[in-house]
Amino acid sequence: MQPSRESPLENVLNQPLKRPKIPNSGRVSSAHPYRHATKGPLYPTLPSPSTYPAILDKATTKHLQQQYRSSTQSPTPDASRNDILQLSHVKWGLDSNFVEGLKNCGIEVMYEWQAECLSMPGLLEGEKNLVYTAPTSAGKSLVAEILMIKRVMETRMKAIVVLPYVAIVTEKVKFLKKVVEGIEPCINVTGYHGGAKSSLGWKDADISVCTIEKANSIVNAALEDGSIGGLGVVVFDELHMLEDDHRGYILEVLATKLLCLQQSLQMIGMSATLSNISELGSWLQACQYHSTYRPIPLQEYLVYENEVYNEHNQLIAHIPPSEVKDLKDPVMNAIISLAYGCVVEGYSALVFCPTRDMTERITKLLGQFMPPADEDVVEQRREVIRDLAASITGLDRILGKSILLGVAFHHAGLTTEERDMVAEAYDKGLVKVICCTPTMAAGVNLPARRVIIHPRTGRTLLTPAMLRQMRGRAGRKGKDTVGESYLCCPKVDKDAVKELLKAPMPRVKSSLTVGIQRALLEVISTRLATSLHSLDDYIQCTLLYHTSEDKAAIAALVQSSLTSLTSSELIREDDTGGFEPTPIGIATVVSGFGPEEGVFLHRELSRALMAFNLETDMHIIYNFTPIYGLTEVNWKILMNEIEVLDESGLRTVTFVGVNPALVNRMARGGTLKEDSPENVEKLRVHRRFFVSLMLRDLINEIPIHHVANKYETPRGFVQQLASTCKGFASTTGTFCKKMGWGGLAVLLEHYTYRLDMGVKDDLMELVKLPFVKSYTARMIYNAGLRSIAAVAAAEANNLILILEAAQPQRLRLKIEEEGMLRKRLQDRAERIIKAARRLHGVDPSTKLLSLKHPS
Ligand SMILES: Nc1ncnc2c1ncn2[C@@H]1O[C@H](COP(=O)(O)OP(=O)(O)OP(=O)(O)O)[C@@H](O)[C@H]1O
Repeated sequence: MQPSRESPLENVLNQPLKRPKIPNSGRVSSAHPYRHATKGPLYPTLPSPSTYPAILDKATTKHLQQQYRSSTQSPTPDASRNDILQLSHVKWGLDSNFVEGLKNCGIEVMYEWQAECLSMPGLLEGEKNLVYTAPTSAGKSLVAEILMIKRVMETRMKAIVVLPYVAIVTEKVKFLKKVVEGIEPCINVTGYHGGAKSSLGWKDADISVCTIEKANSIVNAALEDGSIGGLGVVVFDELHMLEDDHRGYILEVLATKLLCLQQSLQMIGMSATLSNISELGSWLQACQYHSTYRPIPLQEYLVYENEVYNEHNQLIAHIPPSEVKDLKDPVMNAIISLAYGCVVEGYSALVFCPTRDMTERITKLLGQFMPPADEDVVEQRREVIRDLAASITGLDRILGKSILLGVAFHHAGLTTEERDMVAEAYDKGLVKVICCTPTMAAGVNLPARRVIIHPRTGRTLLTPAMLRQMRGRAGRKGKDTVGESYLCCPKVDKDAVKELLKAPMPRVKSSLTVGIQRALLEVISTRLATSLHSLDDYIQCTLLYHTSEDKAAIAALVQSSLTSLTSSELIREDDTGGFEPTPIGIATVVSGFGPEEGVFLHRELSRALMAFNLETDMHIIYNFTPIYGLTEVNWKILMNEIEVLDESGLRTVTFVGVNPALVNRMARGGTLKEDSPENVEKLRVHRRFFVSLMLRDLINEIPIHHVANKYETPRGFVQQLASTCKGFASTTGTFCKKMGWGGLAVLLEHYTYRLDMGVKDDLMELVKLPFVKSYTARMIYNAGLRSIAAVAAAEANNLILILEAAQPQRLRLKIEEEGMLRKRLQDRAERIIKAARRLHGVDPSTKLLSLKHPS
């Protein structure tokens, strides 16, 4: 049965715009929530010192106004004053098309610090590495981009840009493509991350923009096949990620491998939060540069108990308390007041919240107070809502309602598509406030005049580096001309937050101790170092070795890691007393897994090879369910699902090692501690099986939001699962091929495609057509056009009707829009039929049947 679609869109679009709730509103005619509470200014916020409430004495006000004026004077360099800042200056030796590309992105002249940094000896020649730090939004990327693109153009060697998050990879690819647009011969920029599908291998791309893991895999593969010699420059953006608990060691493993290469390779690392630049610079054998320049200075404030303090700890304003019940809490009152004040001044704000739940709560609350917008803005917001409704997950009710009012939330519970749409609407000024979790802080370039920060992430206090990244989102050059940051804390946190504000940036430390086995396995497997002597040399190139006092402890760690890798059969001793990789070791490294993952996967796949259940999809789906990033099991749901499995399903349960008795026990409140390797593995198998049930449903065309509801899991996780799963299936395919398990690899490839399309076997043919995704394919199939041949012979009118029926927003469009929609569908129908004819071997130019739209 076809699952029904939820369509709250109609309700959302048709509802009258809700105006603020005003308590005791009998006497208050304005929509403003605070007016009744104070005789002060209409806006209880601080858009600029000149509009501060008159609680300040004249002298302080004058002082603040002067301070404000001097901080907002445009600091953009005046090129006429200094020729050398011109990008076209002969000193930089930049191609005119490159200069033009930068101009198209709003960059015409360098800042002085950028020019000074680039002038350090050996940099423009590609002879020296560089580590540098400058405040957020200081324009760090330009320095790296000039060095990288210049080198790619001059040497035709390849470049890799390493970034921490997928969203920044996507943004960077877009930016770089625009910059290199006019360059001849053309420079190919390609993005690589877990879920991305790219037809280009890194050898075909001139600039590969990658997540940390992808960059490491690319370098491993290039070491293995000998193509590493073509790599000329590597940029590490957000270098402070080195100390990330989960992924930092991969960055260190990658950089250390590159340091060991005997080739001319320029490494460039930067971050806004590096305090030990000299330590990192000497590790990377790089010249170092430190700037404190920020083109748009930040005004920073601390708010508690409705009082606003400036960075000198002077009380500068008072936010009137509110009578609104939800705003009794001073933190909430401050957040809403400040966001509201920013919007009524015509600017945009970001609100950083500690939890996902809080982002939604503040969004809902703020929505009640948003000022009315012009009708054309409201109409454009409706358009965004329609796009969201047409996405595979359908429309989130809170998001739909709040976007109409100009507010939205943004957290990992949303799908990537939803997050992109929200960010785009904000960038265009349609959404004026985004309430987000701290994940939005890294690297994004959005127009925020004001960032409003709650000082916690989850239950813990922000770190100084996180706080700096969040503040750094305000006042970005090219996006806004002023930046303000307000840290709003409860009174109990006041002292801790004051300490946080004073705290120096901590030293960026190595986190390699957790990943030393992986580091050793990778160099042995790629044969970068195999003898004890060369392994020793390699370890000496790590940041860990470079910064540790206790070298003996490192030697002991290396020794125990080699023993552990040997007993896991990932490496073995060779005849010379050194080490060589085993097939499992090679398969693990080539497919980008860590040692422990490789061993687990090998055990799981070996078991599957001995007893594989192909009666249904269940067993194969289990085998391409990722082994990392799994959710906790909801044992009750798992128990219920196992209860309704048929015999073949139950056989799969046994084959994969799921124990129904254990599941029942856990569902009734039992416990299973991860206190032994057996229990750890047991839990992992059950988690994997639980997640594989979600994937089974996705493959069976159940929409993402239904799957999320059924397993009580955030939608974002389910969508993320579909994309990580594609990446995982393809890397597992590589693992199988390396192990010589070709049959299993073929099966995985087939299912990767099905998962990609989100369809059952019967639709595999139809989804090859343009514009035909799972839901539309099912509609076409159900209407009797079950093959490409049938579509090739179809009447265009019939297909238009089917496409129309497949539009989720069809019924809600206004009459004149329907005219536009039909035109679009007519065009699509034509293109689908032409494509079907081409695929079926019929002349696509044959006249299409009755294209006049049916009345
Ligand atoms: N010389 C320049 N002239 C004008 N705009 C510039 C210049 N250099 C950089 N910019 C612009 O400033 C903005 C911020 O630059 P960038 O993203 O490089 O900041 P960043 O230092 O990397 O900050 P963060 O650490 O927060 O990511 C971008 O929009 C960029 O295009």
